[in-house]
Amino acid sequence: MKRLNTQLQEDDCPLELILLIRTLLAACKEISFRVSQGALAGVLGSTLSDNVQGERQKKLDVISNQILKDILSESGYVKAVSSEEEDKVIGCTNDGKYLISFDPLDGSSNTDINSLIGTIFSVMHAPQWMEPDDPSAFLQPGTQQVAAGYVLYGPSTMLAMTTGRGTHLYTLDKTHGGFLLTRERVQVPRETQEFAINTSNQRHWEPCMQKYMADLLAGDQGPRGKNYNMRWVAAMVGDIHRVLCRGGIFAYPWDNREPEKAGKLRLMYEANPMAFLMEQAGGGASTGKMRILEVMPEDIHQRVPVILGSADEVEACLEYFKGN
Ligand SMILES: O=P(O)(O)OC[C@H]1O[C@](O)(COP(=O)(O)O)[C@@H](O)[C@@H]1O
Ligand SMILES: [Mg+2]
Ligand SMILES: [Mg+2]
Repeated sequence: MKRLNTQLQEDDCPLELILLIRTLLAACKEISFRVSQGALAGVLGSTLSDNVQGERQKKLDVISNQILKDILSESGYVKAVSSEEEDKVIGCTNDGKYLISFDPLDGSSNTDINSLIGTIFSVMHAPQWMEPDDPSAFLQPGTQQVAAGYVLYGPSTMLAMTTGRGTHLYTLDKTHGGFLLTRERVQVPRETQEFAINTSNQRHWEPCMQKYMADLLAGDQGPRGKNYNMRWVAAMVGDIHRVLCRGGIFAYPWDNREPEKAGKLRLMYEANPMAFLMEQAGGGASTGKMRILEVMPEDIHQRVPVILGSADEVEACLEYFKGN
């Protein structure tokens, strides 16, 4: 099986970016180990503090964030990092070439039930003019990402990554610690009969989203003319992995529980990297109004509604948003 390095070289990835990715993955392997130790290492459960989003932090959120921060800031390749668990941007190496945004542990409420979780990352070039702790340099649209992906801590530890030459899946071989290519150039089927949306929020959605869901639920008796199945891992990383593997539509739309928030998921370290992976695999990625990758960020913790997955199903969903 092909090694990660070989695939990156074949995809003409610059040496410095390869070295950065390897450093990032060293951190993820450490997280994978900590996660797998679970209750044995006393890492389950919550801390007593909240993050900048007002969410109670799990112990593993804090541990994963610290591992990534430490390894990346000492690597020499990174000018600054931005994390879900950090209020502000953290300056690293002045002449570092890259900026990294990450969600250290996505789906962390799953830690306590031994279910799917993962690390999501997005890499961009660092502008030369920037001071290492300047957040404005991060405010580039997702089209500027040079690499993005996630590491999924499941029955196998898997990496999904793109550097703009397709989306590849790798599996961590724990016997020697390397990521091996196990699926090259993923192609998400254009059509699907499977959706992933937290339907308990249905009554809070915009009417167009409610109508779309009602039509899916009507099955072969409704306007879509086919029956749908539903899956919800409650970790975006797990749901997107399933969509990349066998198709589907994943959505976290705006809802009026907290109407001032544009959505639940965060643009820089959840929506953008997943949108890059999805588009590189032939899928769609929209906010309902525009392509996710073209959203111009105004804040490093900005939220955004997301609709991702099988291209024809995303298109069908977007029809309901027209004229909205
Ligand atoms: O509480 P809900 O509606 O099931 O939300 C689940 C969503 O929230 C998230 O867990 C947010 O991510 P974090 O765990 O990184 O905060 C997504 O991964 C997931 O899709
Ligand atoms: Mg998350
Ligand atoms: Mg998280």
